[in-house]
This record gives sequence, C-alpha cells and structure tokens, in this order.
Amino acid sequence: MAVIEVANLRKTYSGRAVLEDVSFSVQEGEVFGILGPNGAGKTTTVECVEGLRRPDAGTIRVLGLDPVRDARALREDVGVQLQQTQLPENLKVGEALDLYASFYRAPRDWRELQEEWGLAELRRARFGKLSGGQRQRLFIALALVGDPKVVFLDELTTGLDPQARRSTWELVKRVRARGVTTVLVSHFMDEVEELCDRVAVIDRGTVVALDTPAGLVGADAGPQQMRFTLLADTDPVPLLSALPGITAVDRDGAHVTVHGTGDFATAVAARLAQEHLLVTDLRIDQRSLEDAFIALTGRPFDH
Ligand SMILES: Nc1ncnc2c1ncn2[C@@H]1O[C@H](COP(=O)(O)OP(=O)(O)OP(=O)(O)O)[C@@H](O)[C@H]1O
Repeated sequence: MAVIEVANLRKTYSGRAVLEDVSFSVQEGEVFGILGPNGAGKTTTVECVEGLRRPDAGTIRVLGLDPVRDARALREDVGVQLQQTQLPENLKVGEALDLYASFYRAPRDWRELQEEWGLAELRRARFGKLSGGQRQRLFIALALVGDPKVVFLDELTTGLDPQARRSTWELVKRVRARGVTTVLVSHFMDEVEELCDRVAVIDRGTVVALDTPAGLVGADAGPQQMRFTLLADTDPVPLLSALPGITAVDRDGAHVTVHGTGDFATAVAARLAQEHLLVTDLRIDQRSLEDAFIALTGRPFDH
C-alpha cells in the first residue's frame, strides 16, 4: 500500500520554479530516501508533503489524505523531526519528551521511549548541553513520541562526526524495524546507500532517478575494472580475453587490469584458479552512487 503519493508536484518562489514536476510514492514500511545536492528542492518537496507548504500544482496524499486540507487528521499519524533551532536551550530532555507527548491524543509512553533511545541518563540534561549525536537521538525520539505511522527525518547527520553518524544510522534501522514508514532527506550518498530501500534523486527540482540504491548503481552501469598482480610469469591476456563479459585485458609487467561488465570478475577468478595462477593486490573498482549521480546528471555531486 502506498502511504505517500506525490504526483506532478510544482512549486515556484517569486516566479522561479524550484520544483518542476516531482512524482513518487512511498510504500508502507519503506525507508525512502530523497537525495540531492544543496538547493535541489528536497526540503521544499518534503515540506509540501508534510503540509507545511502549499504546492502550486500537483497532488499529494499521505495515508490517503491531503496534507494541507486534512492537516489536523494527519497530525496524529505523522512524525516530523525538529530542526536544531526549535527547542529552547534550557529545556531538559525529560521535559521535552513529556511536553511533546502531551501534544498527542494517544502518545507512546515517553519514559519507555526515553529508555529505548538511551536518553534516560540524560533526562535531566538541558538541550543546550547535548552533543550533536545526543540531540539527534532526542529529535528522533520526539518525532516518534506520537506513535506515528510515517516519520520524516531531514538532514539527520549533517554536522555529526563519523562515529555519531554511524550511531544515528543504527537508530534509523531501529525505526524501520518497528515498521514505521520513513522518509529520509539526505545529501549523503553513503547514508542513503546504507539505510534506504528506495531513493528518489532530485536535481534542480526534478526527479532524475528513482530506484533501489543497488539499482541506481547498477543502472546504466558502465564498465568496471578488476586489477591484480600476477605471481607467475604467464601472459594472462589470451587466457582471460575470451571470457564472457570481458571487454579488454591490459598488462603492464605483472600488473593486470581487466575491463568488463556484469559478473565478469567471478569468471576471471575461476579461470585463474583453474590455471593455478596466484594473484595478489586484487581490487575491483565498483561503481558508487556518486558515479551513478554523475552518469545521471552529467556533473559531480556537490554538497
Ligand atoms: N521560502 C523560500 N523563498 C524563496 N526561495 C526559496 C524558499 N525556500 C527555498 N527556496 C529556494 O528553493 C531552492 C530549493 O531549496 P530547498 O531548501 O528545497 O533545497 P534542498 O534540496 O533542501 O537544499 P539543502 O540541501 O540546501 O537544504 C533553493 O534555491 C532555495 O534557495
């Protein structure tokens, strides 16, 4: 079942189109990524879906309802992650959870949530004193306190150090495990690759691709390379050239580079093993989501 349906969304600011024609749908239980460089239109898209901005054209349905017209009805079922500036510095963690729980008719027990998200020992800590990672933990807990069916997480790990990013990712996996449909806005390739079931890549106000992370990397997959050093004085070129999927084999002394498409690396490994040829320094250069973005838009992904 589609929890979110967006069709032909268009939004302009002072006559400038920021969203041209954005369409996508999010299925129940999915972690759906919205990926794009700065200024691509991600936040505008999500804020329209949240009912915070009114689109100029197009239709949006969240749990079958219109986010602007049916805002009151949706409030109970949708969780939105706060931005950094939205909590007073001197509010304590426990007070924030208690306060936000009071906004909902049927909230989760915030003390339970506090335990679950490792916030119990911080319950008397003031918001202003929390580290970046602790703030994100609190924001996610606050987004979940109303026991929503859908949650929006926007730029979750921006400004966090690598370790805090990784622990925040673990939190998102826990949200998913609870079956909450999640929309994750990000401009980090590795983040959507790690967390999302499907990703809409937005560039300059349009969806330039929509697929699973693996599909995005695999789509339009150009040739890949396999490199190794041969530990034997044998010419590998005639041996490997004829294997399926191989487009070229280059040799520079003992250093060999095999170019190919599809699952050619398995065929190469099998052939080398068959000939009892030992190799070292084996590397396979795989396409990344970053490469996919360049292939899709013709330019590098600028943060
Ligand atoms: N209220 C507004 N009035 C005018 N222009 C706006 C407004 N909000 C956003 N914009 C412009 O719309 C474009 C898209 O902004 P948006 O915040 O949706 O992008 P984004 O992909 O979320 O970027 P970021 O990753 O930087 O948050 C930008 O050029 C931005 O300057």
